[in-house]
Parts: sequence; C-alpha cells; structure tokens
Amino acid sequence: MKIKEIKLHQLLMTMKNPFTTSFGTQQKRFVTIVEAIDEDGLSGFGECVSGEDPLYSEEFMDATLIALKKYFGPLVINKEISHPDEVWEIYKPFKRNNMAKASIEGAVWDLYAKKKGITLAEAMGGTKKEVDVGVSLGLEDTDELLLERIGEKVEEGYKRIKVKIKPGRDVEMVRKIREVYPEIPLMVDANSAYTLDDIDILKALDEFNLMMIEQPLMAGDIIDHAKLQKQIKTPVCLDESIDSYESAAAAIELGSCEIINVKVGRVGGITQSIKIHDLAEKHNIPLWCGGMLEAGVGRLHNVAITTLSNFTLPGDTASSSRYWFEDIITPEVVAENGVVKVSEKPGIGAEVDFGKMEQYLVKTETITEDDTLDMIMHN
Ligand SMILES: O=C(O)CCC(=O)C1=CC=C[C@@H](O)[C@@H]1C(=O)O
Ligand SMILES: [Mg+2]
Repeated sequence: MKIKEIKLHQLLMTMKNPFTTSFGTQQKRFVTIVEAIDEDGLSGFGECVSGEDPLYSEEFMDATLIALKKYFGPLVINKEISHPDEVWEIYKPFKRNNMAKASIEGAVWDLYAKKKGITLAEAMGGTKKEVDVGVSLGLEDTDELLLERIGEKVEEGYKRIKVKIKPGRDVEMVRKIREVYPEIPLMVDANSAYTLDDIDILKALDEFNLMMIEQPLMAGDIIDHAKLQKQIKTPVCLDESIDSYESAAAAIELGSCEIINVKVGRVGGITQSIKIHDLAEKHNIPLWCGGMLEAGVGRLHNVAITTLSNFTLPGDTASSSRYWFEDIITPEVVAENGVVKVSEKPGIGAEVDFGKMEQYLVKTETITEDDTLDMIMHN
C-alpha cells in the first residue's frame, strides 16, 4: 500500500469530569486523530495520545503536531509499505517522539487490516473475542467523594478499580477504601510522586492486598524501582519508565517490576508493543493496557492490543461514556459488567463519525506529497 495523504484532525474535547493525578488536574483534552489515506482512497485511523503539557512524559501536543508535519508524515507518504512493521523501520533513525510515531503507525495498521478485510486485533495476532476492563479514578477533593465514585464503578461491574495516590493522599485513603470494600480488585497509581525516601509509606501499602502499585518512583527510573520491589510485597507495575522495548528488557532483567502497563503511544506503536508483549510473556510478566483518556479511535486500538494472550490483567479501556458525553465513533465502546466485546468488523471495528467529530473540530491539516521532509541534516 501507498499512503498518499495524511489528515490531522485536531479536536478539543471536554471530559464529563475533571481527572486529577499527582501531577495535576485536567478536564479538556486536545486529541489529534490521524487519517492515513491510500492510493485507493481507503482511510486508516490512529489517535495521538500526547498530553497537552509535558507532565506525564516529555511529549506534548503542540510539539507532536510539528513532529508529525515536519518528519513523520512526509517520511511515509508515497513509500511502498507491505506491512505496518516497516513504519518503525522508517522512523528508526529519529529518536523518541513515540506518541507522534505511534499515531501514524496506528493509522497504517488500521488501513492494513481494512485492506486485508480482517480486524485490527487479528492483524496484531490477537485471539480474544472479549476483553476485561477496569477503571482508573482520579483523586477527589475528599475521600468520601472518592468512595462514592468507587461505589458507582463497582456497581457498573468494572473488573478492577485503580485510584491515584500522591504524598498525603495515600495510606489513610487506601485504608478507608479497604474498610468499605475489603475484597475488590484494587490498585494504586502514583505517577512518579515518591522517592526511596518514602519507603515507609510504600511499605505500609503492603497491608492492603493491592493488585499492584503503578509507577511509584521517577519516570524513566528502573534502578530504584528494582531496589523498591525487593523491599515490598505489592507487585510494582511500571508505566512511565517503560518507553521502549529496550527499557522493558532492562526492567525485566533488573527485577524492577512484576507487571507492565503497556501504552501503545508511550512505547512508539503497535509493532513495539507486540515485541514487548512477546518478551514479557517469555519472562512471565503479565501485562495490561493503560489508557491515556483516549477518544474512540485510541480506545479501539487499546481493545485490539488487549486481545494478545499475555494481556491477562484488566486494562483501562472503560466505556466511552465514562469520559465523553458523545464519543467520535459509532458504535461507541461499551463495557458491560467489565467486559468489552471485540468488534468483528475490519480494522478498528467502528466508524469514525465525522458528524460527531464536527462539534469538537478545531482544524484539519493535510500532509501531502508536496510536503517534503524538512531537515537540516542529510545522509
Ligand atoms: O482511563 C484512562 O484512560 C487512564 C487514565 C490514567 O490513569 C492516565 C491517563 C493519562 C496520564 C496518566 O495520568 C494516566 C496513567 O498514569 O495511567
Ligand atoms: Mg499510570
């Protein structure tokens, strides 16, 4: 296949509720939907998951858009691509910018699956027909409010509850949750808010039978996480520290975690996610698919990757309606009793609904063959 044109549909969406982590609160989400159009006029879709500001990782949407227009779009236009794995090879000399790379690569995977008449899940080698999902809850102003939110989600049947923690909102907050819900599958995510100086707090969390503690220490770190894992019973799950196949391999070798949260955008795309999947499976490290507050396109990509065999823990792929008054796909993603059925339609398995998207659209920019690679260095 040959990509002739790439459209960057830039949306400004507002979530139903604000989402608070240890690094901040957000309700608005800048979402870029990447549409890759081939020589037959067929479209594949990807979603860019960069944050608005470089707080979760170094990537942010303004910079990502420049990277897409200047490098990653022109690099694939008019190239003969026989399999989406080739996109990673094309991008290889260009360092990081993983979420930018993954958004175009994801669109190429969708296009590839649609051209073959298979589902995106099948194109990746996934076999599950349905996937288990959990829900990620932000910090609330009071523990009572958080308990209310948890109650709603338990009632809706989500298979695990993840709550955000930060210094001052940790041990006692989790104790209160456990008093009310002693048995629910519960985990915490610190988004890098602690250091090894906080070892007593992290050890104290062992008492609550948590499924895991996600990214307690600095983003990128694997050394201190390895030291931590030796001192606590709760499995450490790495999120921000796993930004490549190589970092996953190093973390597994050092014993820095017992679980990995795979976010396709964070690791540079589907090809890299599958490589990490296969490695983790070999080492008995279970995976789950983390969310980035995606709109429908990214959500469906997440459902597809979760069909791979070693995604054995419930992911963040909650219902569209958990985030949005109206999602941009038809039909929306619906979790019933914590289970999402994988669509049998080709590609991502739902229509990108341009009518619905219109209400959020800020602008669409098109990359064509007239946009050549804009580089100072050449080789
Ligand atoms: O529901 C989701 O999409 C997951 C939400 C979530 O936990 C996160 C979204 C975006 C950045 C982070 O705060 C984060 C995470 O750390 O997993
Ligand atoms: Mg996380």
